[in-house]
Amino acid sequence: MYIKSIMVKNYRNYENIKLNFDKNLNIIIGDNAQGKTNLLEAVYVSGFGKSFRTSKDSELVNFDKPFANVKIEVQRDNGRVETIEFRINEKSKKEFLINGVNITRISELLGTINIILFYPDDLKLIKESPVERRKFINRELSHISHIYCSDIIEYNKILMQRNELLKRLIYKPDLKETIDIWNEQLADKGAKIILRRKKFIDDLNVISNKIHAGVTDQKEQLNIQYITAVKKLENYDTIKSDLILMLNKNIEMDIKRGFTSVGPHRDDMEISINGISIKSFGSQGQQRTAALSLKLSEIEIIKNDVGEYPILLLDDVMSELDINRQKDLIYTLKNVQAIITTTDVKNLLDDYINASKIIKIKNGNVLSH
Ligand SMILES: Nc1ncnc2c1ncn2[C@@H]1O[C@H](COP(=O)(O)OP(=O)(O)OP(=O)(O)O)[C@@H](O)[C@H]1O
Repeated sequence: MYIKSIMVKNYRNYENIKLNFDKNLNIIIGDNAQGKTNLLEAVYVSGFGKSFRTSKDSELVNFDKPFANVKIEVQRDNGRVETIEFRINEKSKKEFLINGVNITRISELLGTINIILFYPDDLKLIKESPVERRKFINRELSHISHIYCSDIIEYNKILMQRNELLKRLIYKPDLKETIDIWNEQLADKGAKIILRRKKFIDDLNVISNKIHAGVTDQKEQLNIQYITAVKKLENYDTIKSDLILMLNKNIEMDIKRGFTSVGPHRDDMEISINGISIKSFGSQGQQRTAALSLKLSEIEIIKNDVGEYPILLLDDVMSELDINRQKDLIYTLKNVQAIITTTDVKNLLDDYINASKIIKIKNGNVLSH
């Protein structure tokens, strides 16, 4: 699958442009603040229904215009061409059309095109707290599994209700009997989530290890391990009973603290290179490459899951990789459409430039492509 073309009207700093993409490499060049990320964002919104930079749709409409409109044409592997279009009207209401037909729910849009974005913020995945890594796991798994997505929503609801009850138990100890109901429900959803995460992280480990070795010329061994308090990870039943056991064991402490101290909402991922934790000891370049390897692994995971390669959006990351890492990356990208932004091609390998469609952007206008 690849994006053939995009039409952008009154979106961010664009007034009216239409451009065609190459089915493989596309490089968007422009100085700072010219609209490179805005263009990637327009593609992203077409796939996910929302921006990765803001939750306010009104910000996506050009300051001087009443509405915005973006339309992309997608070429499928089976030869069919499909269109995805969104409009944001005067009241900041957003609507989506697939092949010209209005959809009523964003969930109908998800999966129409699969996109992987690599954005400078993704370094958080390596550097920051477990929350970022859980967000990554949840986001990736939600893209490939609707069931996982609804299990997470349900789990969080039950967790909130259990936490409410824990807070009330201080004043109303007789309510303690009711906690078993919440433990049972939490452990049921929790076990499903943990089981799915375990498989995802095992797959991610194998694939990202291979990709990372490739991108680092076999010098670095990337390893990803699932960190969870559950010890018996064999199957749904073992995980569920382990969770119930721990929930019961920690009950007094949980009542004192007013929250649930065990479950998938506390899980993490340990990322190491050559056996050393990259969060604490990795160089900036190693952290960046590791984050990129994780993202690139999704290419294979999505391909295995949905049968088509996703589209890769790389925002401002190439120039920060040394020439050897860039060289290895180009081979990893051979099967996918990549749209890459950069301020300058002089840091880019000639192989990239020669194999790419170059799109020059200035002040929301396409100078040449
Ligand atoms: N709603 C909007 N209407 C008009 N202009 C906007 C709107 N939102 C953002 N902009 C403008 O878009 C520009 C930023 O574009 P973008 O983030 O795509 O830059 P970029 O080319 O990726 O730059 P960098 O290389 O610095 O990341 C800014 O000048 C900003 O003022």
